[in-house]
Amino acid sequence: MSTLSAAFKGDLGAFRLDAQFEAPLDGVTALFGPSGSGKTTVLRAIAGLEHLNGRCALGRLVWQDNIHFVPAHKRGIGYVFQEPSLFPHLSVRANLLYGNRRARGEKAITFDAVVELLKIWKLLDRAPERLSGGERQRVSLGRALLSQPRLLLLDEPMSALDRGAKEEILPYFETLHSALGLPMILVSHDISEVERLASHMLLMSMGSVVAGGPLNAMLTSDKLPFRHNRDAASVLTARVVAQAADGLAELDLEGQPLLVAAEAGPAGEAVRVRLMARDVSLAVEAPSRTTILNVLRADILAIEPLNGPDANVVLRIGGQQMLARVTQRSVAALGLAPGMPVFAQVKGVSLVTAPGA
Ligand SMILES: Nc1ncnc2c1ncn2[C@@H]1O[C@H](COP(=O)(O)OP(=O)(O)OP(=O)(O)O)[C@@H](O)[C@H]1O
Repeated sequence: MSTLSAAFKGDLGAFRLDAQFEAPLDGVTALFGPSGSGKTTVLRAIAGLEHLNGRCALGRLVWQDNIHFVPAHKRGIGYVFQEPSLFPHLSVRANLLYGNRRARGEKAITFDAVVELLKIWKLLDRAPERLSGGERQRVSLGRALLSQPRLLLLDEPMSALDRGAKEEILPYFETLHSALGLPMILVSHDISEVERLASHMLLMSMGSVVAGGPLNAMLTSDKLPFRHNRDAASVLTARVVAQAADGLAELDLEGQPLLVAAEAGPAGEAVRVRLMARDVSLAVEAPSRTTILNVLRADILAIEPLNGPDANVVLRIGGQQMLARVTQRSVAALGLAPGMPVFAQVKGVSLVTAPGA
């Protein structure tokens, strides 16, 4: 599979960056880490806006090595910043067309497709100052897309927005990858945003990439902090079976039915579902006469007591891992142990983006 492969090393004032990583080009890769860990610096280095020592290649296209350094404007990268960056004196339409005019080669992403995808028809003749923060960011995204990028870099594109505007714009980011098939790197320090949008994650700490891999493997790994979080979650891949008349989407998760309150795509389409660990409870016998719709057969892989009364139970469902957060008291009362088959009762599940490939 084609990857973005990079290694950057250098000092920025007192900050040392020494980051090596690979990101698949068939999905959304989140660059996740605490504030000041170097995420924006890595993004700028990929874009060629920061010239550090090292190398960077998109598949077989070498942007930087010991000899070459392709300047930013020749890399064919779309960049969306935290703050929307539009020309104040140009209308939305002219801002979008500016992105398109600068585009190289064949124009695979059309003006009409972008306007439709981002639902910005009504905004085309407005000036940027007459847009809300969320609308401005949608137009900035549209302009980046119309530059026909090979790679889209998103630097916390929702962090300057309030909660309402964030909820309004998130679905656009969610559909972006499946609609355009464009590889993306998303900088974020919000794990729930990563869970909703990314299929792959690189974890940064103090200037280095300390771990990387498929999203769910990272979320459920015993070597990483994610599964200890209060809001720990797993993100599994399922397939659409049908859309029921009562508004529930019927999915197939590793051969078992899973119902989600959502509008799903066509039958057979792969989707990702997010399950909060604390919304998963366990039973050793099949529960009957319960309001819980989703009961999945699973095997216990590991049990990990946490600080306080709770424990994580790591479950295997087919080839995927899922987290359940229960009390240590329940673990003891039911005699739960690795290797045991159990019934996982899922109280809440949400549909997130389509997976990468
Ligand atoms: N040009 C520069 N000169 C000096 N220091 C810099 C420069 N650019 C970045 N830094 C420092 O490098 C460190 C990493 O910054 P960076 O913006 O990459 O982190 P980040 O993980 O993106 O953080 P945030 O989530 O807060 O945006 C910070 O301590 C920052 O002050």
